[in-house]
Amino acid sequence: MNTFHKIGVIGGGAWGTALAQTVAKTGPQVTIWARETEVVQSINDRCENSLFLPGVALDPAIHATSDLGELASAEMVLIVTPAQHMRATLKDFACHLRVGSPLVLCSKGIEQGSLKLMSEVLAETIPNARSAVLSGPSFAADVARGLPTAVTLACADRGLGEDIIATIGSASFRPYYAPDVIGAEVGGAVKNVLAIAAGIVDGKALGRSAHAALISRGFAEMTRLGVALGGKAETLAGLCGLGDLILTCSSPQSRNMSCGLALGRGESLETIMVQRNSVTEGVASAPAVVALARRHGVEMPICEAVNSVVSGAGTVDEAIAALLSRPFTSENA
Ligand SMILES: NC(=O)C1=CN([C@@H]2O[C@H](COP(=O)(O)OP(=O)(O)OC[C@H]3O[C@@H](n4cnc5c(N)ncnc54)[C@H](O)[C@@H]3O)[C@@H](O)[C@H]2O)C=CC1
Ligand SMILES: O=C(CO)COP(=O)(O)O
Repeated sequence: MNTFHKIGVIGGGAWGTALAQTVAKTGPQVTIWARETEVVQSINDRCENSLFLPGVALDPAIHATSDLGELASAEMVLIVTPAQHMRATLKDFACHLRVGSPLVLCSKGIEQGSLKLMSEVLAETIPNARSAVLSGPSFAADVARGLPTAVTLACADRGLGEDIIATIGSASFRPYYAPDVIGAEVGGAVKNVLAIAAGIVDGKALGRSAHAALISRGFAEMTRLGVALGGKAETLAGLCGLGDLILTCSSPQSRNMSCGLALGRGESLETIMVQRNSVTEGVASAPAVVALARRHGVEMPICEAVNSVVSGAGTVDEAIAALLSRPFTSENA
């Protein structure tokens, strides 16, 4: 049963479009705001997002707009803008938010400079907004095609979390409730950085054993940071942490992993970025993850290695050598 009947989606990239598609299927009226007029036209005229999600036939009932004011009557709004643009987008939308309508943060990243999680950015830009975080292993193309997917819906208010799940959940798109917003956000942000490392492992042909070690030690890093920030280890062991880490580190369909693959094969970051029109959140979040870890005295050597590569401070080979020369230590340290 749908609790919310008019849904707004802010962000016409692949993920915003896939979420609009899966929500529209369950019944509510969906309006998607996109920054690019060509995306608005493509969705309204041809039922396709030819720029960010080509080849997927969208529900004709989905309406796209360039005007945030058209979301003023939305009973719930999904925020699906890249993390580094979250603050500006929320500021633009604040005056249009219907009183009491919850916001569901669907982006995965940490803001550079401020080192804030998306929920903290929201608290600063729209104080006292009702909110939740949606995160977990879910490629936009899979969700848009209706393939089975399970994700975490994290919300401090269980009743609100259940209402959101009742609205967006379906047989194929299955949100699991969790109370731990911080854990969900840290999982989504850190897995993107680690997926770049996993791609480098494959690009350098370091083997499946190294790949498994990377996921396992990366998960330890993610959990340490999540717990230091007030999240729960059990959340990180779920869909939004380990689940998404496994997905993103295992498929070149991931923009983060494919970026790492290309880095491992010797391409420069500049060349990789010029070739894509999609977001690679791990590149943007790596400096923030590392700075947060240092602030909290948390050891994150794999994330440090990725940051050294994407910031240009060191080469891929230097980063690998640094990791392999670390002193032996206890597995649970
Ligand atoms: N694509 C996927 O499979 C999934 C993506 N996400 C997350 O969703 C968020 C959005 O990613 P995608 O939809 O994949 O993006 P995308 O890579 O498909 O599209 C790029 C998006 O960035 C926006 N953009 C570019 N410059 C901007 C600016 N200056 N201000 C505001 N927006 C700007 C574009 O309008 C477009 O919506 C990211 O945080 C990503 O981690 C989460 C789960 C799955
Ligand atoms: O978050 C995602 C899958 O859960 C998408 O990953 P990429 O951004 O690396 O493509």
